[in-house]
Amino acid sequence: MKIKSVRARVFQWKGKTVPPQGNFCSNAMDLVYSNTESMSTFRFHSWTVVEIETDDGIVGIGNVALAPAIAKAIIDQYLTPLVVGQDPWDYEYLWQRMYRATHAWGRKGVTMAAISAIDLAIWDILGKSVNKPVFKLLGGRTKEKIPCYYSKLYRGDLKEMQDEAQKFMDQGFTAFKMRFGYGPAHLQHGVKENLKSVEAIREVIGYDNDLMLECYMGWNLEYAKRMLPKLAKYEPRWLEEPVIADDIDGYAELNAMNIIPISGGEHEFSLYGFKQLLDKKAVSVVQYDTNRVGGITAAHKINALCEAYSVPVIPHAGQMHNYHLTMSTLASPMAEYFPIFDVEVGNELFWYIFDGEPIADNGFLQLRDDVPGLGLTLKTEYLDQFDIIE
Ligand SMILES: O=C(O)C(=O)C[C@@H](O)CO
Ligand SMILES: [Mg+2]
Repeated sequence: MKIKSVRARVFQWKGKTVPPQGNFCSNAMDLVYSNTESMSTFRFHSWTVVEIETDDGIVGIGNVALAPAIAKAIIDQYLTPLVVGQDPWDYEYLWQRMYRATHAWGRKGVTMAAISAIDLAIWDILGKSVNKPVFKLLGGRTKEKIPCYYSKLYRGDLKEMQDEAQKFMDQGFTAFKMRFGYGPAHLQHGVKENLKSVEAIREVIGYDNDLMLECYMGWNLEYAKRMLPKLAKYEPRWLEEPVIADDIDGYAELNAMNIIPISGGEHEFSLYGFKQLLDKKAVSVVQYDTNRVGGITAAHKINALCEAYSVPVIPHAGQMHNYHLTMSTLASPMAEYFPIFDVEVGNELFWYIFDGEPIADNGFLQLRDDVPGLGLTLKTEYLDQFDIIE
């Protein structure tokens, strides 16, 4: 079997969107002087879909959501020539070809996301070619079903956040991730608002359910050090990305305080990046995203590393490409789950592009044993709501 062609298309959403609301999520731009754009940097309204076809007619599907137009250009100009004509079963060789050919300017960020998309499509082909779901090629089923946590609760009106938490608790979720709206730039007022929001959610979900807290890199070390003791009484399962992804020593310092487990990794890349995080004990929960970290070829190796370090892997974003990794390793106890909503931040956009994503049932996800590959197809229902760039 040989790879015949690679097609990368950007799906740019042009349909209805829910407008941004106030300080809905702290983020790295919050700390930049004279920043009026902070919240508008925080949108993911396009996606790159990669289809790889083999000479025997199998089509594998991959995707990348980081800087989709740039990812497409990297795939078209640099990666496609490296994989066309090659055997997809040589996936490690192909991964190294892509990684090393782009190494001088790639390594992390959008280049690795582009490599991930190709790798995902390759694994989809492998599963389809032997009529097995991808998780069966990675170690098989380690769980009857996958526990997942509800991930939305953007900062808005507190009563509305409470209603949202209640609604999804009623649907059987037992773990919830909420977003902070405020950081150092908002001074003591922001500290109070942040604490109020955690208190409001705990009021609804109680202490028998898990609560995770998301900073999305919007804090700094000094602020995070002040916040940790104040948040401890709310017993969060973790505090996520308190500082920017490059401040690995900052993560390590916060994690060493042993007040709240620190999580991160959704903006880290490759086996080497995660070895560094683990060696420095920077995170207590690893959150790679398979469509950024280097695809399944890289994520599978990182799972093994995390198993050896006894650090749980709870991948960023959920989605099918991550669920196959979670299903196939004991290192991964749980998945994230972005619920189906109108298009807002864009975390929900994949529901409008793909069919086949599992829907949470009572806080659990199931992968089917009888669907080969990754199990996704392209949805036709919303095609007229996208500009599609070839
Ligand atoms: O789900 C997460 O962990 C993210 O960081 C998503 C991002 O949109 C921030 O909420
Ligand atoms: Mg996150």
